[in-house]
Amino acid sequence: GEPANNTSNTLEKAKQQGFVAVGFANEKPYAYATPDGKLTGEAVEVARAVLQRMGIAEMNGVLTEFSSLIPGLKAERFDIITAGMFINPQRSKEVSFANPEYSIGEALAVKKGNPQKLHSYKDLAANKELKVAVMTGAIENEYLIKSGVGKEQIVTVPDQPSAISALQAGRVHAVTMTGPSLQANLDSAKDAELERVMDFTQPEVDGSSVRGYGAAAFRKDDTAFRDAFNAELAKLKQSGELLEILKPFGFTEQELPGDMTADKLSGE
Ligand SMILES: CC1=N[C@H](C(=O)O)[C@@H](O)CN1
Repeated sequence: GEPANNTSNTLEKAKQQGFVAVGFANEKPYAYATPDGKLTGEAVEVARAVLQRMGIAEMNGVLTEFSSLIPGLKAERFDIITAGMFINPQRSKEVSFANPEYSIGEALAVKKGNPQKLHSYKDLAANKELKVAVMTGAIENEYLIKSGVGKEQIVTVPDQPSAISALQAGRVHAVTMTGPSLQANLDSAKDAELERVMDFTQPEVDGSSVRGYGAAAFRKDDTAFRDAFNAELAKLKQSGELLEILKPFGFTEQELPGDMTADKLSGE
């Protein structure tokens, strides 16, 4: 971890006030607002359970684009990112991740019948005429580049519904995001002209199949907050409560984070 820096009182302030502001990007099933305005999702409910055990009863959601989550945290627009963001070395230079709360794979959607016969990122790389839509700031950008997909093949969009729209309009041949998000977006699009590629091969980076591990993220000087969060999260893992929190959002035992840690994923 980072050297402790005790100049921050974010944790004490949150405890005193009984609430904390959290950043989210409206990505179902990780963190989203329901039609009646309630903040929920896998990452939100894990954080809610952890924070309540820490004596912080309420979370106020601050909606922002995915690519603005890290800048927004650093600018103190909110104090925790609860968006299921994957831990990686690059992001870990900017924020302090809690330990992972779930793990997940990637998915691809195409036009009905899969006209280009796309089953992997490598299939996209093999034909430079093909275009794929990805959310700005999302990890899939990196996976695509590492799979040999050209920068000019990647159409970045501000959010996932815009990626689906690009596919519907024929501006791209495919869209990619994590499996649960892709499913949620297809379910809400209700478009029989689109389909999820069921026989999709997970991308490989450095010779091994990638798997994303999502976690809450804190500012670098909020190590005490992060450590206290980790302590309660560990108890939820130990007791099996974590899985119970994840289940309503479609996650199973397969998606538990196991003994993976933020340190391992940060390249430390
Ligand atoms: C939950 C999530 N994970 C990936 C990421 O962290 O970049 C992206 O797929 C965006 N959303």
